[in-house]
Amino acid sequence: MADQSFQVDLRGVVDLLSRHLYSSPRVYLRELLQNGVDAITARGGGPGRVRIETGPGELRVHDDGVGLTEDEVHRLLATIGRSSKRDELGFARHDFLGQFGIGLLSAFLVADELEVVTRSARGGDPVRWIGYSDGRYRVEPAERAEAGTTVTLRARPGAGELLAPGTVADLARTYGSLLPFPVTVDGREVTGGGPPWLAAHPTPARRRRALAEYCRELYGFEPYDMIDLEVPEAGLTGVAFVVPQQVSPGARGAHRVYLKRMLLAENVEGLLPDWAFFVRCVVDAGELKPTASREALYEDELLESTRQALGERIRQWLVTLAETDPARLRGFLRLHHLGVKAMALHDDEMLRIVDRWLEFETSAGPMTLAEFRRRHPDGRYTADVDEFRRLSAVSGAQGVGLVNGGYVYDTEIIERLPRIDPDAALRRLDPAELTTHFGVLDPGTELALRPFLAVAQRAVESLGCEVVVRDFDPASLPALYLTSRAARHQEELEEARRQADELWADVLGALSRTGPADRPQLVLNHRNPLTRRITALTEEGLIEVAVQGLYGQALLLGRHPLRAADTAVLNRSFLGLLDWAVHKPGVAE
Ligand SMILES: Nc1ncnc2c1ncn2[C@@H]1O[C@H](COP(=O)(O)OP(=O)(O)OP(=O)(O)O)[C@@H](O)[C@H]1O
Repeated sequence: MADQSFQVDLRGVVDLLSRHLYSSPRVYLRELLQNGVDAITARGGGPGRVRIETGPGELRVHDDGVGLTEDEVHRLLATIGRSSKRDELGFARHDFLGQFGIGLLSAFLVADELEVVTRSARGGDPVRWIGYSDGRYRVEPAERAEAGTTVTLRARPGAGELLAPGTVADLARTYGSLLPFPVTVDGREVTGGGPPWLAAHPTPARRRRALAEYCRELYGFEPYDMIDLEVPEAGLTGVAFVVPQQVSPGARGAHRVYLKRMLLAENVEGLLPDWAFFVRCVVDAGELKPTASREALYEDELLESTRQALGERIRQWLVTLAETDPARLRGFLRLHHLGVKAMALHDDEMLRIVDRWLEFETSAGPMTLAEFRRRHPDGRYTADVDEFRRLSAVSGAQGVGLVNGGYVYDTEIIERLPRIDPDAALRRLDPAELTTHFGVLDPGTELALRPFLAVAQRAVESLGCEVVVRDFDPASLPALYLTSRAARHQEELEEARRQADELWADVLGALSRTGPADRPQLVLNHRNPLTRRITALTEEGLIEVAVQGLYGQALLLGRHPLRAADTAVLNRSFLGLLDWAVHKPGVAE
């Protein structure tokens, strides 16, 4: 039996395109415009033009391009997926916008009937082709004096709005305003002077003003700065506008991309590295490829290297700013420090900028890391905001400089510092080491406190902490709860064991027995007047509630999580102290 050919259900294909390929039926105009442009390119020579005319329920697109012979009409228009814009090997020829051979079908998104009258510039008689959305078509002789093509669409019921004069003018301007030859809609030209960033201006200042105006029109903001972009191997030119307000780093960078002067889309992703979220670009590229929907960039090696080149350009802008205009750089950093920090994780030059220009929170107030290292050669950092809050006053008062590395990227940045300066290593603070900075009491006082300490220890024994008395600044702090990292781990194990079933409790129990018991400490401050009065108490019951009160207060102050047992002790001590206060001699019953 002879081989048969596939049959295509055109309605099914159009339905597929409209639901899954194109984001909106508005693309029909882009495809028609693009075919006109390609036909003009294929003809070569003199400047061509595309004329679009609207009429009641009808749209005509005329071009004075290369046209089609009758033979080509059968071969190209009536075969889905066939295109004249590929070479013998099937590769898209790079001077054309089209490549897939499906664009014309998009006319069926808005029309049931499509008419093409064409005359080839290479000779032959003019022909008329009429295609219907159900897949039928016919070809007949036609009249046409000049080479070129006229495509006529008759609006499908309900699609009239998409073919209305205002809509068509808008669409033509959106997609085609940068095209290098005239495009008119009902006689009005929608094309202008080409890409604004390539336009000539009498002075650089005038150019800046014109581009700022362009940015306002496009994006609605006054750019903080602008960066000219150029990547020759991608045939790319354009401009990046620095956004003048904070941008969430999670926001996908969306850029306006033209390919060969036709708009690809207004929100193209993947053009820049993710870290460059603080700019909005407008670019025109001749060599980058679209996806079949022609609404996104096709991810290939060229796009990858273009992305890198554009990232390098933006990085260079920052480095130059640091060298030439520090005040402007500081202003930029106030807005976009997150982006810059993200860059610094991969880039030593950016790390240097962060080190020199970005202020961090430290125990001695806000300052740059470079300044902090100069003042505190033996400084420390914390990787946790709460830990910083808890310890900065104490460590600061003790002369141990502390940087808050608890915000996004900060710890990684601090840990990367030795890459740019081998002496720049900051050590992470282990709270346990702070106790060594606490002044030890003189032996006499120490001895006198023994009985007190024994009672105090009993009061918090069941809570798993150890009471010590030290002499430290700031004197206003009565007590401090210190957990070393090892102790914290131990606590978490204990907590897990309390909640786990028997099998796991055994496993966790075995874990927690390894290593020396490194218990959290309740450090009472002998320099604090209240604490000193408490250490002088003799009544055991009162010592217990007072120490438990200090314990609870230290937990709250340090924002430590409260366990059930802690809350119970806190309540008991509060009520005990209250009870003691109202029963004190001199208070009337
Ligand atoms: N205005 C026109 N003038 C001359 N030839 C045209 C015109 N419109 C369409 N054609 C011919 O019809 C073929 C199919 O057009 P169609 O728009 O479907 O696909 P394409 O432009 O080749 O690729 P794509 O699907 O990427 O747009 C084109 O390759 C071209 O040869």
